[in-house]
Amino acid sequence: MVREITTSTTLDLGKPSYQAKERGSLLGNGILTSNGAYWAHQRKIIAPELYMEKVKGMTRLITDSAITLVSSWNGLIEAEGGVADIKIDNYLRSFSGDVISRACFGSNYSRGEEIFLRLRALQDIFSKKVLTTGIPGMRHLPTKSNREAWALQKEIHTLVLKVVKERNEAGYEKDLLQMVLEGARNSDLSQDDIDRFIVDNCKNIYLAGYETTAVSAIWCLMLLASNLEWQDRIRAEVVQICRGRIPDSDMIRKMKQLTMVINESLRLYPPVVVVSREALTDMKFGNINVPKGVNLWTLVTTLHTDPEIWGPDSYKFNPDRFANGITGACKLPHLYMPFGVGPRVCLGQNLALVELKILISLILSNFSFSLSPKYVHSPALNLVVEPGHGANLLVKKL
Ligand code: HEM
Repeated sequence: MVREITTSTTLDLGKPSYQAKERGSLLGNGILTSNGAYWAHQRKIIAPELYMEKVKGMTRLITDSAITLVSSWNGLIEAEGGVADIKIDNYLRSFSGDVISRACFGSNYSRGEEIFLRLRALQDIFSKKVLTTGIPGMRHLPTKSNREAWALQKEIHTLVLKVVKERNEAGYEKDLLQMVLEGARNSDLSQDDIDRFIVDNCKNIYLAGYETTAVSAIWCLMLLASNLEWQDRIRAEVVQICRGRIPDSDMIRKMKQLTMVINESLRLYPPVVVVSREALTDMKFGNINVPKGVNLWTLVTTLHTDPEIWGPDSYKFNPDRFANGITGACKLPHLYMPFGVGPRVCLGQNLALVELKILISLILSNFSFSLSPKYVHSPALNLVVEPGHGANLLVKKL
């Protein structure tokens, strides 16, 4: 998720420059793309809802979504007579989409899924365009894909506002949507801008948290499928901690080796490969003069695999390097940045890590798995880095 280049640097609250936004934009003016006071306002509203204490309260909804995935894999294995060759990608996307729908929309989550289905279609259109179209003004032309994108944008806008209306009639609920609603009402925006604020932030939270978490889980399972010794090690840890129970937040806190594997997987395959910053004024960066408006890109994969930082085995899967945490793993810990860095660091990292731990521990306590002969290793950069041909695993019930 490369932050879009924005022109809005010093927005006053109450006067967001929506008119400056182009109608083809995927993200609108939500937290991912805004700057200045307007961004700070959004971050203040959304951040507390994703603190660890709040995420602990989501454990149940995460386990419910993970159990749905485990049940569907059980069904496939039964139908295949003991071992199933499963293309895992869509199952993990459904899992992460389900979690984020429930976290955002509470009891309206099935309506959330309708919205997210359209967002996914919109994201597909944009991922095909994002690194290929550099022709100025192209996004304003009524091409087939632009027209599809505009229609989807309109449907998403209408559907989100429908949920908001239902919510207003049904009463209070404590979920992310509610916080965004209250945040919008507590500012002095016009009704139109309130609507845009709500729609844009629902879109942003979903787009920030859906694909990233699903792809992290896919890479992690792929690495465990090709490193069976580690798969056995973590399964032993999970079995010993859970003792047949569904994992809860206390249990996952104790899963040290699973944390090491997730850290290592996010090091080798960070879904977001570029962390970008726009210079808001003319500035000097080392010896380089950076004019206002220029975007600086940090290449995360390059930092994560530099032998100078990680040692000579920097390209190898070696979770033991994280045995003493991130500071023990590399010379310059601030250069490990799967969730970005500084004041704009990912707000959803607690949620993402809890999701990954619950899902992977449930998969490990139900199945053993190895790479399928169908798997072709081909990381591809779309909006995030994902397996270019999907990930097939041979999965067996334990
Ligand atoms: C493993 C999964 C995830 C990864 C790898 C990831 C990675 C990132 C990265 C690299 C950034 C940019 C940070 C920067 O520029 O310094 C970011 C921003 C953000 N992420 Fe995540 N993310 C993940 C999951 C989530 C989830 C589950 C949510 C929410 C439900 C979320 C919400 C956000 C938000 C709101 C921002 C924008 C923060 C701001 O600009 O103030 N992320 N994420």
